[in-house]
Amino acid sequence: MLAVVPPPVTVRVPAKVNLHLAVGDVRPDGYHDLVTIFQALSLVDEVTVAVADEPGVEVYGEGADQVPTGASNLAWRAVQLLATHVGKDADDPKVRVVIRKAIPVAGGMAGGSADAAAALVGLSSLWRLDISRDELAELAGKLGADVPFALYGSTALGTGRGERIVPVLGRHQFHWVLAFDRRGLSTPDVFDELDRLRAEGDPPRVGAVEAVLEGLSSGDPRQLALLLGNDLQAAAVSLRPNLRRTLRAGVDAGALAGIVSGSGPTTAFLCEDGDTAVRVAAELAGAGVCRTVRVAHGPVPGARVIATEEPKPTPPEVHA
Ligand SMILES: C[C@@](CO)(OP(=O)(O)O)[C@H](O)COP(=O)(O)OP(=O)(O)OC[C@H]1O[C@@H](n2ccc(N)nc2=O)[C@H](O)[C@@H]1O
Ligand SMILES: Nc1ncnc2c1ncn2[C@@H]1O[C@H](COP(=O)(O)OP(=O)(O)O)[C@@H](O)[C@H]1O
Repeated sequence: MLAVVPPPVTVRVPAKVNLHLAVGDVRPDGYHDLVTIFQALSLVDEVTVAVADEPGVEVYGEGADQVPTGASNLAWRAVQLLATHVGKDADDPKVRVVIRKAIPVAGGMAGGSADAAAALVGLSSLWRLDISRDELAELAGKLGADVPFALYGSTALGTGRGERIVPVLGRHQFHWVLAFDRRGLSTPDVFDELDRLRAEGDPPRVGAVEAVLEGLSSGDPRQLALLLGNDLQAAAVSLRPNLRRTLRAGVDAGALAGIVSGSGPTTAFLCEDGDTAVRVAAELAGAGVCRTVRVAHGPVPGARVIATEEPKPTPPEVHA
């Protein structure tokens, strides 16, 4: 009999931007209650999972040298969590994970969370698990507040720590320019800085989420641009004052509005249409206010399998 090794599975998974991010008070568990609107963008990582005798993680691409390849890699933590959930040996799951990154590391675009979500989806296919996306989302929430959204993608309202997801319907595409900063920012540091700013004064707070939902359903980027907001922006700018210049440069280059993405330091600029986004990106790249510029659109779907090679039969084991 032929022993069939299941073919590797590759999953594509999007970055996110928060169109609206309202941060409540710090909770006893150290998290903050959030009301946020996530949008998944066409800036994607690709994660391949394969059966392997030598388990581990390899990382290539954008910021790969800043990503741990050991037990703290979020995709590896996802492998171990799912293995435990389905009764496999979490210490020896016989899986290799290859991550090809395009999402900036520690950029406020949930790249690590995306890789974790991709690993969950990839393994469900590799191990032929009968597991619903909602069950995966339960597990995802244990890995990080942003992980469930990366499973669903599109546009969604997030509450709780950000892990409770409700889809926001809408068929309009929006065009973005993303400016990557020279170094990443730690998410806990940015939340701590917001707590500090709030203890000292009254940093700006975003308005009601309902208006943003209306802006989204109008499909009019001009209307949506007026409503974008992020409570973490003041904290990110306080830790990285150069972001003020970047935000100004994007709008000067012709974007409708610019915001810090999540905890930053990536800045995201909403543009009138795709052609404008390309022009804004070129001008921003020339302004010397950031490391790299990307054009993206959203919403796009969440983590999904893009390639499964044909099974490769391995030679049969011969028993004497
Ligand atoms: C800020 C946001 C906005 O979407 O995104 P990023 O900027 O990181 O991409 C998220 O809330 C980040 O989610 P995620 O990166 O998954 O956070 P986690 O790993 O769960 O938490 C990291 C740390 O951030 C802080 N944290 C996170 C989420 C939350 N609702 N309140 C918090 O205070 C806590 O200090 C926590 O220990
Ligand atoms: N697969 C991964 N990709 C990126 N970062 C990872 C990954 N696994 C663990 N990390 C760690 O998580 C931290 C936050 O990364 P990331 O999710 O990219 O940023 P953010 O939380 O700002 O969206 C990084 O500093 C990195 O050390």
